[in-house]
Amino acid sequence: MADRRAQLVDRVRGMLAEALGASRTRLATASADLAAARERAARVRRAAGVVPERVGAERDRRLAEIEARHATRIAELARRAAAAAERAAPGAGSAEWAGWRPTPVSRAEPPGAARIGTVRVPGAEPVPALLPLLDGGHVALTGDERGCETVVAALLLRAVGRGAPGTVRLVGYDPDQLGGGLAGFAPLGTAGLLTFVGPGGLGGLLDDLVEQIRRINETVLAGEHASLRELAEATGRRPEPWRVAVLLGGDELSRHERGQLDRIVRAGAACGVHLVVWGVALPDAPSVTRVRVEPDGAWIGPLPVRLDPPPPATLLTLTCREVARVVSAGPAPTPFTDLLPPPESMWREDSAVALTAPIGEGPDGRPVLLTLGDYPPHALIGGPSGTGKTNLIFAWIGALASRYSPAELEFYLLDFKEGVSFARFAQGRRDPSWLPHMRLVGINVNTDREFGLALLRFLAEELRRRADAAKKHEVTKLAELRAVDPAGHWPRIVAVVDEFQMLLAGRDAVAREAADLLEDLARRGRSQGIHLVLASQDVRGIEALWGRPALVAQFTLRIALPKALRILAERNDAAQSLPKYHAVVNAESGLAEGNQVARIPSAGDWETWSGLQHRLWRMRPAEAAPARLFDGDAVPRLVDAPDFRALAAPQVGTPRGPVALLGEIIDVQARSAAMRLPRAPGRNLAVLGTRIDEACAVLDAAARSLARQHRPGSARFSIACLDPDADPAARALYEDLADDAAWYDEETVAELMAETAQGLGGSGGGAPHYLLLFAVDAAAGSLAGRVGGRSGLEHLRRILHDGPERRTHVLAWWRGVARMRADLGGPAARTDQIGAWVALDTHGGELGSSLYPGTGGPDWYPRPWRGLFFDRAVHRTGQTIIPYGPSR
Ligand SMILES: Nc1ncnc2c1ncn2[C@@H]1O[C@H](COP(=O)(O)OP(=O)(O)OP(=O)(O)O)[C@@H](O)[C@H]1O
Repeated sequence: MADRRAQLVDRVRGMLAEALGASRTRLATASADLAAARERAARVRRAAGVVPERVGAERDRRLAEIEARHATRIAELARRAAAAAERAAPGAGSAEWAGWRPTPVSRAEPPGAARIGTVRVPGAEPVPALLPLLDGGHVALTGDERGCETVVAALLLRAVGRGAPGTVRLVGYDPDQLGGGLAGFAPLGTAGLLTFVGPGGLGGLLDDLVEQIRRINETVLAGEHASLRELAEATGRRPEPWRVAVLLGGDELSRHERGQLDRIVRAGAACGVHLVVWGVALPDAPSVTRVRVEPDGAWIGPLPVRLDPPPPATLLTLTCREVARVVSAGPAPTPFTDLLPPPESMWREDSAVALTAPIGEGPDGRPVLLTLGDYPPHALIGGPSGTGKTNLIFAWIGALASRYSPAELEFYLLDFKEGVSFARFAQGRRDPSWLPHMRLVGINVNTDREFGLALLRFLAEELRRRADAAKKHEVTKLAELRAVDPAGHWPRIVAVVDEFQMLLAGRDAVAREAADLLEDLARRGRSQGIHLVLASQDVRGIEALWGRPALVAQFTLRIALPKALRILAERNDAAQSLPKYHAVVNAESGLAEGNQVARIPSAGDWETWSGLQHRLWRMRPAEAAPARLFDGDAVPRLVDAPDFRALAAPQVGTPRGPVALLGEIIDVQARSAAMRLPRAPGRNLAVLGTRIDEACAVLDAAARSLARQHRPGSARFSIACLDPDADPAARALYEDLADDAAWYDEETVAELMAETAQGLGGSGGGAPHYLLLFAVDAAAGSLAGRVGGRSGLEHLRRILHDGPERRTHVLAWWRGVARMRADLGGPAARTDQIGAWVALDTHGGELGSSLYPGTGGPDWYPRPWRGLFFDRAVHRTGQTIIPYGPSR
C-alpha cells in the first residue's frame, strides 16, 4: 500500500514536476512574449508619436498648393471678367470717376452697359459690376435710399456720356420728391433733355412711352429690323434717341398702368425705351435687372457688389451743361457729301420729266427729296435771317448739279441782299473754277431791281423760244419736245432769286413789270422746264406775292426754315417748332399733310463747296464758259467792256455814225449803253446832276470810246473844265487823247464857243469835233460876254442846234436841269437839241416836260453810281446804267 502510495506520490511528484516545468516554460515564453509585446508597444507608441506631425505637414502642403492654384485661377478669371467688362462697357460706360469724360458712340456702335461698382471677390482684382441699360434693358432698384441714388446717378451719367449729345432723353417721375439721383441732371432740362411729369402724370407718361414704342416699331423698324440697335448696325443710322424714364415711387399702380409697364418691359429695349425704377414693381422678365442695395453693399441678382462712390457733383453738372450747350447749339450737321451721288454716278440723271435731288435727312434717316417738274413746278423758301436759306440753296444746287449735267440743267441766280457767297459759282480771281451749270450770277443786286427785271425778261424770251419750238413740233411739254428734238439744247432752267421781295418792292413800273413777268413765267414755265425758286426772309416778301393769288398758287413746293412765317398753309405751324438747321419740305402748297421734316447738311462753307465745284468743273464740256457775274457793288471798267473792245476805227475816212459808250446797262449780258452820233439834229448829250465823279466817268467813257473809232488826227476833242474838282479827271482824259485834244478853262471857254460856232458855217465836211464840257453851267459868267457880236451862250446854243449835222457834238455836264434850261434860253426854252441825257442825282420829276415822253418824268430814284440814260431817238423809257470806273 505504501508502495502504491509512494508510487502514487512519485507519479504525482513527477507529474507536478512536469507540470511545473511546462508552466515555467510557458511562463518564460509568455514572459518573452510579453517583453516582445511591450517592446512592440513601446515601439508602436514611439512610432505613433511621430505620425501626426508628418500627416499635418502633408495636408498643409496640399492645402497651400490648392489655395495657390485657386488664387491664380480666381485672379485669371477676375482679369478676364474685368477685360470682358471693359469690352461690354467701354469708355464712359465704366471709366473711374477720376478722369471720366463722355465718350459718345458713333451711329452704328452699340452703347454698352454701365458700371455701378465692383463685384466683391475677395483676393482678386476688382471686376466691374455692370448693368445693361441703353439698348439693353431696364433696372429695378430696391433697398437703401442713399445707395439707390448713387446707382441712379452713376447709371444715368454713364448713359448720357455714351450717347451723342441729345440722343439720351431723360424723363423723371418723382411724386414724393425723393430726388433719387436726378437732381444733378437739371442742366439737361434747358435743352429739353430732362423733363419731369408731376404727380398723377405717370399714366400719361407710360402711355406716351408705349406710343413711342408702337410708332418706332411701325414706322422706323417697319418689320425690317428687330431693334434700333440692329437697324443702327445694319445701316449706320440711329434715327431715334434713347428714352430713359426714371420712376421713383408713388402710389399703387392702376391696372392700366401695370399693363403699360408690362408692355414697356417687354418691348421697350428694342426701341430704345428704358425704365429705371425704385419703389415701383416691375414684372419679372429677362430684360429687367434687379439691384438690391443694403447699407453695407449691394446685390445684382445673386452677385455681391461694392458700389462705386457717386459721381462728383461738379463732373455731373459740367457734363450736363456741356451736353445741353451742344444740343442747344443745334445738332452737328450731316455731311454735305450725304447729298451727293458717288463720283462715278455724277451727271447720270435725265431731266426730261423732272429734277429730283435730296435736300437732307428725314427723322427716319431716309433722304428727303425735292422735285421740280410739272408738279411741283416752282418753290418758295422762307425763314428769318440766319436760319439757313443761303445754305439750303447751296445744298440744293449741289445735290442737283452733281446729278444732272449742264446739258440737263442750267441755273440763273440772283441775290438781292448784300454778300458775295454766290460769287463762287462764277469764275473768281482766287479760284479759277466755276459751276458749269451756272449761266448767270447776280450778287449785291440790292436796289438794282432792273437786273432782276432783265433776268425775268430774258427768261420770258427763253419761254417764248421754247413755246415756239414746242408748237412747231406740235408738242406741249418739255419732255415731249426733248423726245422729238433730241439734238436740241433744252435743259431745265432753275432760276433762284434770294430776297425776291426787293424785286416787287415799290409801286413803280419796275415792280409792276416784274410781277407780271413772274406770273407769266410761273404759269407757263412749268411745262417748258423753267422753274422759279424764290426765297425770302421777310414776311412782307411773301405778302408781296399774296396780293397775286394766281402767282402764289403756282408755288406748290414750300420750304420753311425754323420760325418761317406764311410759307406753309395758315394752320400749319410745323416750322415754329423746328430745330436749328432743319426745314419743313412741303409739296402740297403748305398743307399740313404734306409736311416732311429734313435735316439740312452744311453746304455753304468754302471748303465743303469747292471740293464739289472743282470736281464738276473738271468734268465740264469743252465749250463751257463761265457764268456772267453781275456784282452790284462792283464798278465796271470801260477797257473790259466787250462793246468797247469791239470798237475800231475805219481804215479810211470817218465813221458814219460813231457811238459814245456811256456806261454798262444793267442786263443779263454785259452790254454798254451807247449813244449814236450820226450827222443828225439833236445828237448832243447832257449829263445832269451834281455828282462829280459819276459825271466825269460818263463824259470820260464817251470821249474814249469815240476816240477809239477815229484814227489819230482825224477828230477833235475840245475839253473845257469849269469845276476845279473835275479837273483831275478831265486832265487825265486830255492827256490820254494827246494831240487830238485841246484844253479850255474859264478864261478860254468863250473863245472855244465863238470859234466853234463860227466854224459851223462851212459845208460840214470837216473832221468830227466833240466838245466835252465839264460843269458847263459854271461858265455862265464867262459866256455872258460877247465875242464877235454874240454872247458865248448864244454861240453854245447855235452849236447845239446846228453842230450835229456838221459832225460837231456837245457832250456836256450841267449840274442841274434848271441850269441847263437856263443855258438853253430859260425855263420855257426848247430842249430838242439835247437828243440824249444821263440823269444822275436828278429826280424823275425834274425830267418831265419836253425831256421825257408823257407827263411827270420817268420813275427814277437816284442812287450812288447809277444813272438813267434816255435817248429820244431810240428809247421809250429810260435805261439804268452803271458809269464805268476811272480809266486810270
Ligand atoms: N444746315 C446747316 N448746318 C450747319 N450750319 C448751317 C446750316 N445752315 C446754315 N448754317 C450756318 O448758319 C449761318 C446762317 O446761314 P445762312 O447764311 O444760310 O442763313 P440765311 O437764312 O441765308 O441768313 P440771311 O438771310 O441772313 O443771309 C451760316 O453761318 C451757316 O454756315
